[in-house]
Amino acid sequence: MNTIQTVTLNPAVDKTVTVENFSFGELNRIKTIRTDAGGKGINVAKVLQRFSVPVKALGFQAGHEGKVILEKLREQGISSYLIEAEGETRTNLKVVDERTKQTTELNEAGFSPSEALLEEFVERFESSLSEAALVVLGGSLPPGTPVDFYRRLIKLANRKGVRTILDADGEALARGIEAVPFALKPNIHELEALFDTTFTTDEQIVSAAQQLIHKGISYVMVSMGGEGSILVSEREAIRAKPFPITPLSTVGAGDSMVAAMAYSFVHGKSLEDMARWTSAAGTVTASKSGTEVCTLDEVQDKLGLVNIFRLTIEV
Ligand SMILES: Nc1ncnc2c1ncn2[C@@H]1O[C@H](COP(=O)(O)OP(=O)(O)OP(=O)(O)O)[C@@H](O)[C@H]1O
Ligand SMILES: O=P(O)(O)OC[C@@]1(O)O[C@H](CO)[C@@H](O)[C@@H]1O
Repeated sequence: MNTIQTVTLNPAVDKTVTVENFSFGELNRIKTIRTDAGGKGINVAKVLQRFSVPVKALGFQAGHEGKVILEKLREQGISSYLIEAEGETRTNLKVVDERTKQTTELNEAGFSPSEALLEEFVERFESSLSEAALVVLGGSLPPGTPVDFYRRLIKLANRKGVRTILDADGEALARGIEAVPFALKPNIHELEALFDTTFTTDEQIVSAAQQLIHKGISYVMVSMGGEGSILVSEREAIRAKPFPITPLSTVGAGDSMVAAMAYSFVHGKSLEDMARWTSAAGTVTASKSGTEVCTLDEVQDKLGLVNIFRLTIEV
């Protein structure tokens, strides 16, 4: 079986701290600390490894924290090819309020890979496409990276007939869409920013997803935190409502959905099954601390608890 390749150009060490009752502008005492290898593509690779899917994490790393990430990936048996850049890998601080169960994220900008390293990455990416079943591109671009970088990578994958899933925001997302990825996973805020509007109904979200599908994208999955998700293809739209959990940290929940989406594609699942798998994966991860992700057993166990509704679609 060919591998699923994930691209994380701007990885991070995620430092998750819990506080009892976060007070803005006051002294907050930290109760617990944990660190995980993070960055969207890396989180997707962590889930796929747990799902026993052959996966390789591509991207960059830098400095001492880059070594920490490599070591954590090695411990989890995840194969990686992270080119070493100058500078230091960012540490992203995630503050979990135990009272409200809310997670506040403070993400650093990260190192800047040189133009030569970006070209080295493109070459490596292109040559690895021959053994790729699918490519997942996720997260912010490191400072100084051309905003059309995802667009360039998606074009290369399309030329070789390799399917891509894009999970980015802002300009990188907008430009990436121009290359027509196979699938997109925006969260509701990213979708609203893309359309420069606020959505108040499921119908409006489906209609926005359909506009993307009319550009040639095959699947659009919109995640909405505790409200669940909407999965849209050319002919179907499915709403998934998550089962109740006590969220411990929602970081990586969206990435777990992306991993389950990739898993569903390579296993040829129906849209309804994909909606169950992606929702269960995101929800299980949201019930775990730090950037810890779901396992295959946990997800399989919860599939039946996901509420699925069909939404009408104008074909
Ligand atoms: N509070 C919650 N209760 C139940 N499920 C949740 C909750 N928060 C998130 N989830 C699950 O996780 C999925 C993804 O959440 P969300 O929309 O926050 O992703 P995201 O913004 O892409 O996250 P990230 O970028 O941190 O990975 C949701 O569709 C839902 O299934
Ligand atoms: O700053 P970006 O690249 O947009 O997002 C990075 C990040 O918040 O995304 C992951 C969760 O999805 C975390 O592991 C990581 O810290």
